[in-house]
Amino acid sequence: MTLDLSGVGLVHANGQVALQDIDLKVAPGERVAIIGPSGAGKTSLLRLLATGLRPSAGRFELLGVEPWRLSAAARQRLRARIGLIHQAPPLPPRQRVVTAVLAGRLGQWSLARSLLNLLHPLDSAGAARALARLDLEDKLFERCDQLSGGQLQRVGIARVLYQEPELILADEPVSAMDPVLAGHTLAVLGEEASRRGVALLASLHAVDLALAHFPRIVGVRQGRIAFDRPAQALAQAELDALYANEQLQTRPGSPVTSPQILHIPRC
Ligand SMILES: Nc1ncnc2c1ncn2[C@@H]1O[C@H](COP(=O)(O)OP(=O)(O)OP(=O)(O)O)[C@@H](O)[C@H]1O
Repeated sequence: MTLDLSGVGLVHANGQVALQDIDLKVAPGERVAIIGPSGAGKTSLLRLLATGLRPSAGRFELLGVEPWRLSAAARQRLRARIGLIHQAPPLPPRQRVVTAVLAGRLGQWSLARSLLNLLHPLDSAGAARALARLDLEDKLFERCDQLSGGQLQRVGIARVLYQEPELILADEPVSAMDPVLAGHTLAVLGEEASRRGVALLASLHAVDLALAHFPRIVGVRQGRIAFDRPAQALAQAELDALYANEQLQTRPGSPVTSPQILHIPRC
């Protein structure tokens, strides 16, 4: 199993309970979308899976090992095997796109090679190939602070394509892209995961994109898994219940006056 969680809980440092009783198994090559309303715990779950946050309860296995039983150095080596795609990639503004993409392999390179790469990009052709898959090769030598939000997201994704990790975790990877580009980018990510037989988990707000690009859908609500189903088997009622917003329905003066739950369109 790429991921194996049983009874996992997460409490943030301020005492906020973010995840409870999470049971989740993901095999190599599986493509899983994580959906759910704002504040449900999607980002917390992805950060936990990436070992950025330590579970407060339960058992968590990643790539065949229990990360929190490893030494800090071994956990750092484990992290280098995971590709993490952020909604807003934390790239230094003055960095060139080529350097940002090549940084995907820093965890695999020696210190000397990494330093040399900062002075002079060691594999511009490899970075260009990763960018070309996302229709962004013309930005190879641009500075990151000269890109749009959607272009920056694609640089973050190109970096992970270049990294060739054993697991891809993506937090709202296409939120700043137009629908056509978002669909294309998710298709590229899906192809990459299938071709290399690695698991891909992505949180998405766009339910139609989740259903179109991911065979398995995990719905998260109030820190718990509400459902975990093949996309084909998901009922509209389950989606409606996932996104039902009691606060909006009961707040005085809210435009949502009907007691009915929100209707989420399916593609
Ligand atoms: N660093 C943090 N410290 C304290 N509480 C946090 C932290 N990050 C998230 N939370 C809380 O944990 C809960 C889950 O938040 P999370 O960001 O995981 O939700 P989400 O489903 O990703 O939301 P969104 O779709 O709005 O991004 C929320 O109640 C949030 O306020």
